[in-house]
Amino acid sequence: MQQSAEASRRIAALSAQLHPPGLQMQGIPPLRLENCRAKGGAPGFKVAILGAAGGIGQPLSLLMKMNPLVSVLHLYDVVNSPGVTADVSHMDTGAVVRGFLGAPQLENALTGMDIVIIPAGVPRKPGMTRDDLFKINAGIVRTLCEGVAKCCPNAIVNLISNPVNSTVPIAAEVFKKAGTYDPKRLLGVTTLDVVRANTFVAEVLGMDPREVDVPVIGGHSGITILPLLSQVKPASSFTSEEIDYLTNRIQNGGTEVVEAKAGTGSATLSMAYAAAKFANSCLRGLKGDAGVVECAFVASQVTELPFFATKVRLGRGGAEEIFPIGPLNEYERVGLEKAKKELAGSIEKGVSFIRK
Ligand SMILES: NC(=O)C1=CN([C@@H]2O[C@H](COP(=O)(O)OP(=O)(O)OC[C@H]3O[C@@H](n4cnc5c(N)ncnc54)[C@H](O)[C@@H]3O)[C@@H](O)[C@H]2O)C=CC1
Ligand SMILES: O=C([O-])CC(=O)C(=O)O
Repeated sequence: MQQSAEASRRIAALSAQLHPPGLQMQGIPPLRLENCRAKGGAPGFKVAILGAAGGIGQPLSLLMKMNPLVSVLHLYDVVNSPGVTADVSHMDTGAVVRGFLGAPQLENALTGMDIVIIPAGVPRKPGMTRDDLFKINAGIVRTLCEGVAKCCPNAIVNLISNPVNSTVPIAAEVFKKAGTYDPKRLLGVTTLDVVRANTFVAEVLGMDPREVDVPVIGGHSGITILPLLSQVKPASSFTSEEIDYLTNRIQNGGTEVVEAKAGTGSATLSMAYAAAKFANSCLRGLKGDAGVVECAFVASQVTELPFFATKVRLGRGGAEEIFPIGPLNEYERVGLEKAKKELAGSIEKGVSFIRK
């Protein structure tokens, strides 16, 4: 039977996946596609991780491979993605894993994706601020988001690369330029701040962290990270000493890890956990689950700033509802004013990186 050029191309691509380079090097003979009984992956969503070979990317790839809502997992990096892909692909979970290496393969990595998670970029060393990463990471985020605009303009983007307060505005400008911007589908990941806040507050209250819910608003660096201890669930009261301790510990959680790692990087394992938790909520929203709520740094009208982190409701279209800040006490009102001042500069820096 005569095959169309397109069918031949697809069979060649699938055969290459069934016979990855690692096997070829060992001299293991290829499995002929027509003899393969595999029916393909489980039903679900297609997820790409950009920066999949990094400190966050590797454990995040593992966790996403374990997510039953994921049918296809694309792992992209500029180094080492074939190794990570071969490794993760041996897990006997439903998602089909494919690896992509280097800029020429970015478009294939992105085509058809429902969610794109971006932990690509350099991490901090002791003594650096997240803003010190702007020089390198701004360009990385720009390039990757240009790829998203071209190849999967309807995907939901979970942006992890720091400084989040500036990289999210950069991504928005890239999408605006490309004519694909939908503010509901661009989400800066601040889940680690909430994860830390739940942990530290639970410690002080002597509770199980899974039973504690601390809203964290503002942004993702230093004083822009604003935990709302007056809104903790279950309702709890804190001494002023506890409030100072908890606010400082949550705002400086990232620095605590950077210093403990002493030059070898920043939070990777807790971040992979937080990113997987957030992506799972995005997937549940896409699936149509009701009442899925997370904090995220998004385009917002809850303050005078164009971007701000608050609780959002995740649905089929991304952040479908943005919740207001709610009532604040005096301590939080002062914190909010300081946070907004710093955030304004970081947002402007991101916007002008693209508009310049
Ligand atoms: N939003 C948040 O809460 C958090 C954000 N981060 C940020 O996440 C980023 C990554 O951190 P780590 O994984 O620890 O760093 P890492 O250096 O271990 O990994 C980064 C990966 O990105 C890859 N990469 C670099 N340029 C790329 C490009 N153009 N395309 C695709 N991949 C590229 C590298 O090859 C590397 O594998 C950093 O910017 C860090 O500050 C870290 C922790 C928490
Ligand atoms: O502190 C850093 O550089 C990494 C980060 O964003 C965090 O751990 O919250």
